[in-house]
Amino acid sequence: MSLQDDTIARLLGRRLGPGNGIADPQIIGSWRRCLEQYRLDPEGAHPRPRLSAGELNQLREPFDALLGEPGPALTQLRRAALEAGYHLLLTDAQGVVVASYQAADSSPELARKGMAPGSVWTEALVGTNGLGTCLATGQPITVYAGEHFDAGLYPFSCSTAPLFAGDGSLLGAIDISTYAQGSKARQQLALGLVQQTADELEAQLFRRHHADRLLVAVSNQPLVAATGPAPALLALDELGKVRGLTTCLLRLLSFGQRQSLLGQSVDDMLGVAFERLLAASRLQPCRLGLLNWFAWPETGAPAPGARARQPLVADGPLERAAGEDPGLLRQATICRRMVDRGISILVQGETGTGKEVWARALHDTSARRHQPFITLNCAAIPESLIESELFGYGAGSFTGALKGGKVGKIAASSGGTLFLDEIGDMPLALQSRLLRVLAEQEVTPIGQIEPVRVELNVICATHRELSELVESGQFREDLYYRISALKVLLPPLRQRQDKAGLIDRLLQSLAPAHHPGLSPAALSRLAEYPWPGNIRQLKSVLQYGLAMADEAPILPEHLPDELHHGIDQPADVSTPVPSRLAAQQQWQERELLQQVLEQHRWIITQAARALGISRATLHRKINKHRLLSPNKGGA
Ligand SMILES: Nc1ncnc2c1ncn2[C@@H]1O[C@H](COP(=O)(O)OP(=O)(O)OP(=O)(O)O)[C@@H](O)[C@H]1O
Repeated sequence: MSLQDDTIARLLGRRLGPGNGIADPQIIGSWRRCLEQYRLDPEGAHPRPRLSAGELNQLREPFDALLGEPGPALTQLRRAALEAGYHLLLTDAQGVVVASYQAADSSPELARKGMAPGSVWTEALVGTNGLGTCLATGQPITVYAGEHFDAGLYPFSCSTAPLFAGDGSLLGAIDISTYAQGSKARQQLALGLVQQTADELEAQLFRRHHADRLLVAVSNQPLVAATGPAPALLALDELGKVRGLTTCLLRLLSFGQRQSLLGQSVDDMLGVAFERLLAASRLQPCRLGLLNWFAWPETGAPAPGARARQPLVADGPLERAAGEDPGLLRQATICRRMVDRGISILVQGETGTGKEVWARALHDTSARRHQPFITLNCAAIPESLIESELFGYGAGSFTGALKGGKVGKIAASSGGTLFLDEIGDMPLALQSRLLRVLAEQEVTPIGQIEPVRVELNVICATHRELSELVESGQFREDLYYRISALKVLLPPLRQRQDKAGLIDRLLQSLAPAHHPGLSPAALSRLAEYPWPGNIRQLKSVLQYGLAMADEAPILPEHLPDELHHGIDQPADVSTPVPSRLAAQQQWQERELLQQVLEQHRWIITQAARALGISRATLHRKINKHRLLSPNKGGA
């Protein structure tokens, strides 16, 4: 310790009084910077400038992802801090407060002391302080009472942790401050809490930044990475090279500088072959997924004979479609295993249960996800057009054909995925042709002789019971077996176990961020309703409710009339009663309209032609069903 450090330590000892141990070297280092580098006077006044609202708005942008939709980490810290009388601050890397949350009973003095958004807390301006010193060192710190350089800050204790962006750069700092009471040691808990939150926020940004990489969650305790928020993360590219790692992981494995680790192979870093990681995770390279890996912090190297734990694949497109429904999550796991193994998948479920969403999720999970995903709804277009849509035709093949010919959906989807919705509605003659295409992997456009080679992956969906259609001779048995090696059954909405969560997620995606949501009475009405139109119906009911309620919470009276009938019916009825049958027919018409309108991007002329009705009739039906165009917010 230099003479200067010794003097500072003694000064701090006097300021802090007995019971506060030996002066913290981090604090001494900061004081030295204040005296030597910034030439601050401990007895002087240290102005705290404040940025204008306009300047602040620009600085807030990188925090939008965290503040716009605060995740559980920030929400929990906020709640815990405010309940315990702390003031929570978030600054950018330059020490400018971008968000400030004050406990209702916290001192107005704290606000005057520069807690308001726009206040600047650099060490160079204010001297040793939680935020400024944390940002200067990149280390978590508690600055307690007299450790503050500025005498005006003596009454306070500030615990601060640095916050890193998804690419590992310093984004800012997060701080909780309160009155200094008792001893500094009592602030350990606050520092731990703030550090944990910073880790979780970093993990949130890291996942977003490395959205298309293989993420490995590392833990030194089996199962922790699988169940917890998994802040110790490693991002690998398709060759198994390290492209990013979180601060929590650096700490866990006692690694040094992040920069020097980037580009290393995972083998060098964790002592595990990339192929083994992939085999353990059953993931393809560059697939977003989360693999739980058990690591050994003492040496930074894995123990001999290290074995991968059970993989955890979380938050992929299939899991998002499955929500929190246990049965669907099980099906998601099975689908993930099958999707790249040439196993044909048939998605079944009532109308509006999300068959197309599931098919899209299958495609997005597959190795073909960068190739086209082409859909054909066999029920939505006239039988006579299915053939040309599917197989395409050569130039001048028939009257009414496009001059230059048309590429069929089969050829267009080659290399990617062809999604055949409502396959049960495919005419028998075309079923035979489709079967040939699937078997031979080549297609002959109408009017052509030469077949075109295709690399075809077909996912089919139906709301009908195909085996019954086979029995009644309406569907070819051989095609049925060819397209349904794996059957996925999507439950009707009334049977989903995550109905409340689904309502919440849909509302979040449809409503503006500040919308107050549903009243409890409206929510229970939604929960009780049998939903013949399933998720599609739920979605349009929510859109309708939002439009009716405007900025206010959605009340039962904001819900469409259908929601007020049939509520007395039990929620899970398999035999429809007549009134429900009528409602079902209405909903089927509504769904068909919605689907065709969406397909034709709400171009009325095209949609009316596809439906075989006049534009005026279509307009009447749109009004009757109160269909809302996504562009106009109303039809
Ligand atoms: N898991 C989900 N989360 C959120 N929205 C969903 C989900 N599944 C379906 N939806 C929404 O519900 C509507 C209907 O979905 P989709 O078209 O996939 O159903 P479908 O079963 O294919 O319907 P149909 O049988 O009429 O073709 C769409 O607007 C879709 O965005």
